Parts: sequence; C-alpha cells; structure tokens
Amino acid sequence: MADLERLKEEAARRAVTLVRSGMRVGLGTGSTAKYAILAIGERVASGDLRDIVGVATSDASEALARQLGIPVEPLDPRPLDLAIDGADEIDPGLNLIKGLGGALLREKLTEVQARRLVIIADHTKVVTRLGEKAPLPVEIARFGFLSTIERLRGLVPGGRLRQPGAQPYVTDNGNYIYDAQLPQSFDPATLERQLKGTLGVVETGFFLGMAELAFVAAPEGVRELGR
Ligand SMILES: O=C[C@H](O)[C@H](O)[C@H](O)COP(=O)(O)O
Repeated sequence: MADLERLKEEAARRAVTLVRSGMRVGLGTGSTAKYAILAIGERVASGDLRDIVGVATSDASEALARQLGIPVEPLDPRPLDLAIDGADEIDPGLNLIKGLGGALLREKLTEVQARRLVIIADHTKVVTRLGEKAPLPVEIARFGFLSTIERLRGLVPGGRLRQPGAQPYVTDNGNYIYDAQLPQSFDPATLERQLKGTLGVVETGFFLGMAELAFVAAPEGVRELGR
C-alpha cells in the first residue's frame, strides 16, 4: 500500500474508535472516508457495533456501506451523533475546504446536523490558510452555468468548470462544479457569504467552524487537532 494510503487508513481507524453502538453516524465521501466506512463495516461484521445507522453523503458511500452490512437511512431532521469525513484542506482553526470529490452539498447538509464532525486526513491536507493548495469547489446549477461562472469571476481571481473528459462533471445532485481559485488574501466567512449570495450557486466547499476534531496522520504518527 502506498504510504499516503496507509496514513489515510490510520487516521480513519482512529476516528472510528469514537463510534459506539446505537449511534447515527454521518458517512463521508472520498478516498479517506472510504477507510472509515470499511472500519465501521468491520466492527459491524464482528458484532462489536450494534444498532448503528449510517447517513451517507454520496451514492458511492451509500453503496459501500450497504455492501458492508451497515444499515443506511436517508438524512432526516434528527441530529447525528457523529460524522466522519475527509477534507481537501484543513487550516489551524479547523476550517476546511471540501468537495474535490464532488460531494460537498450532501456532506454539508449532513454534517451540519452532526453533534461532532471529525475530520480524517493525511498530513498533506494541513495548510496555514485556505486556498494554499486546493481550489474551492463551488456547486452550481447546470441551467445558465456560463452566466453563473461570469458572476463568480467578479468574486474570485479565476477558476474552471470541472470537466474531467468530454463532458462536465455532474454531481449526485445533477449540478456542475466550478473549481474557484482563491485570492491571496481574503476572509473566508465574507467570501462564503458573497458566493452563497450569487445567483446560480448551490453550495460552496467552505466548511467553516463545523469540524471539532481532526485526526491527521503523518509518518511519525497520528496527530489530534482540536479547536
Ligand atoms: O467531495 C469530496 C469530499 O469533500 C472529500 O472529503 C474530500 O475531497 C477529501 O477526499 P480524499 O479523502 O479523497 O482526499
């Protein structure tokens, strides 16, 4: 297993020790969250975890959870005890950029209802300011997307419609993603408000003030970051 994969798995396994029988758990999306779902599945299969319910943040995570025998329910207004998910960037205040895997809308809808959002990542995701390494994924409506992108260009220095092949990438919700380049210096909360106030924008990948804890795995061990 490549080194980064081993680190992602270590972080995920640490977070899954927080899962207890009877919990309703938000299941994240992406290559790191996948290890958490696998570890929960192992504990369900061994009988160590009983009566848990997973609320999945993507069709892919739901399919994996079901395959492993984890009961999955749709999101409803009840709180979740815990949500475990990866991130693309983590700043010193545990503010995040998420959505490079395209799941930001369902992740935000789910994780805002979690009593605790626990982030799992390898050390390459830690930054001193958001936007240092990753673009900000912005989910936008397909209808009129070129006009929405024009409006976004008034707020961010650049970016591109996510288009891995001949066609744009389409989210589980049927929308497109604009990967916005962030300015050198900005206030995330202000930019979040401006983006959310832009016609055609469905959601942004800023997760500000949501995460309580992060397990960050590095070759020298797993660090626990709190805020
Ligand atoms: O949309 C995807 C999610 O926000 C992921 O949590 C994020 O992209 C991190 O994914 P990975 O663990 O694959 O780097």
